[in-house]
Amino acid sequence: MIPDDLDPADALAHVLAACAPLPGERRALHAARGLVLAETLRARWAMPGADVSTMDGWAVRAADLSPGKADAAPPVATDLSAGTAEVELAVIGESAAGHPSPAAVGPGQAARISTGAVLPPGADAVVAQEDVKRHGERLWIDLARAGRIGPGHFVRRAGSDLAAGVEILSPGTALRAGDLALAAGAGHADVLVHRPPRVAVLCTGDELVDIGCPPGHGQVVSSNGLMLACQAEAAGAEVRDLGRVGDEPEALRRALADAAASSDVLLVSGGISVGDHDLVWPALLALGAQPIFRRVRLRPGRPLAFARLGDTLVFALPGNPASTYVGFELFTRPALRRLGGHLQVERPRRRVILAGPAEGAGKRTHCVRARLVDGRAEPLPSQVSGALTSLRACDLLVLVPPGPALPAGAEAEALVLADPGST
Ligand SMILES: Nc1nc2c(c(=O)[nH]1)N[C@H]1C(S)=C(S)[C@@H](COP(=O)(O)OP(=O)(O)OC[C@H]3O[C@@H](n4cnc5c(N)ncnc54)[C@H](O)[C@@H]3O)O[C@H]1N2
Ligand code: MOO
Repeated sequence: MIPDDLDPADALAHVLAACAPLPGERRALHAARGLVLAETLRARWAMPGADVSTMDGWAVRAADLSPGKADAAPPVATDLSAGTAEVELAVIGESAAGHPSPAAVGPGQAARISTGAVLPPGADAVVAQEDVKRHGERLWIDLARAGRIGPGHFVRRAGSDLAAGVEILSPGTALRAGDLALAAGAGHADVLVHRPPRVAVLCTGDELVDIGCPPGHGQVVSSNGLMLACQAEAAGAEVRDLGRVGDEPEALRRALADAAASSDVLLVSGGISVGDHDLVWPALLALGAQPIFRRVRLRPGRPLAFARLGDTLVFALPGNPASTYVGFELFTRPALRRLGGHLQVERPRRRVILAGPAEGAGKRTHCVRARLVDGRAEPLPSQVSGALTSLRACDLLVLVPPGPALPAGAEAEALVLADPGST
């Protein structure tokens, strides 16, 4: 017996049981954003590699700035007119970023230094240039200010960010811009990541016309392929949109077999209900597919089937646009995320307060499309599964449990659709 009419949670359990992370492959850092690390990365060297300045200014010996405390302190000049005392230092050279100075800073001396430049030997602190008066090769630093400058002032110590050999990124990390920069800085040019799933998308139905073609009587624009491709790409897959095939058994079988041959996951839209022209399920069975489940107690998206054809996982999604969309979000997206090696495979869930009533769907969970307005879930005006407008500006899928409608003000669980910043 093929499992049929499953509770959505049971259907998801079947889906996830059929998916394991795809094997690792090496990718250049530039081609790894959004992919999931399949190895532990360690720093190949310390960062920073030397003591460096955090300001443009002067590399000094901190002891020179506390004349009362150090024997070798330089002279203190007193500006009687201004009533201030100042430390006087001699300029001896420069350390610029990328051009470390080999010359040591001795007692009573200072070297020009730029942000990110290595401290010259002998120097252990930096004075910002705004805090210094300079005339030719002499510098003066206000004594009260100088006294507050100790060793390490405006210095990033060698290894203070990372010591050589420490773990910087662990397996399962979905690589974002900052992670990739860290890997690069710590000595890596490529990384072992889980191969992203290859997804093929195929739409079925004699009534379909291509995007950009005005539909004739009884025809509709095939918008599901585009939608599924966008959803699959957002889930991290590499997608091929194979366009559409008509309701003719032989052509459909050939298209399904070809699509499955070179993909990890095949998404089929339409033709999965029980009408005389709903040919997808018989075609899959004729090709030798192993059924995993046939339908889900969900609205929209009930006649959703899941099977294995050779090594390819097949989601036969109902053709109504909202059914396709919801079926993908609830079942296909977690599958693609699991295959891609993500640890977090489901959309985040949150409790929401309804800004308007949300219909129930009898024995089925009703997946109500809603916008987030002032922190509340406002169900979109149309909840018809054939209505594309029910997907316009959709932020949340509110899960209304089987049973009666929920009134405005009621609390419900929702899947949050907005992608958290993915860079
Ligand atoms: N006797 C029954 N009839 C139906 C049942 C049922 O249980 N018993 N279930 C209904 C439910 S629920 C759904 S959902 C639909 C699913 O039908 P199919 O998957 O067979 O989808 P189609 O009939 O091919 O198309 C439905 C609808 O969607 C439009 N469509 C199809 N493909 C696309 C596309 N690529 N882009 C945009 N729109 C598309 C199509 O024109 C139809 O209007 O079955 C019910 N029937
Ligand atoms: O499941 Mo269908 O998607 O209710 O219209």
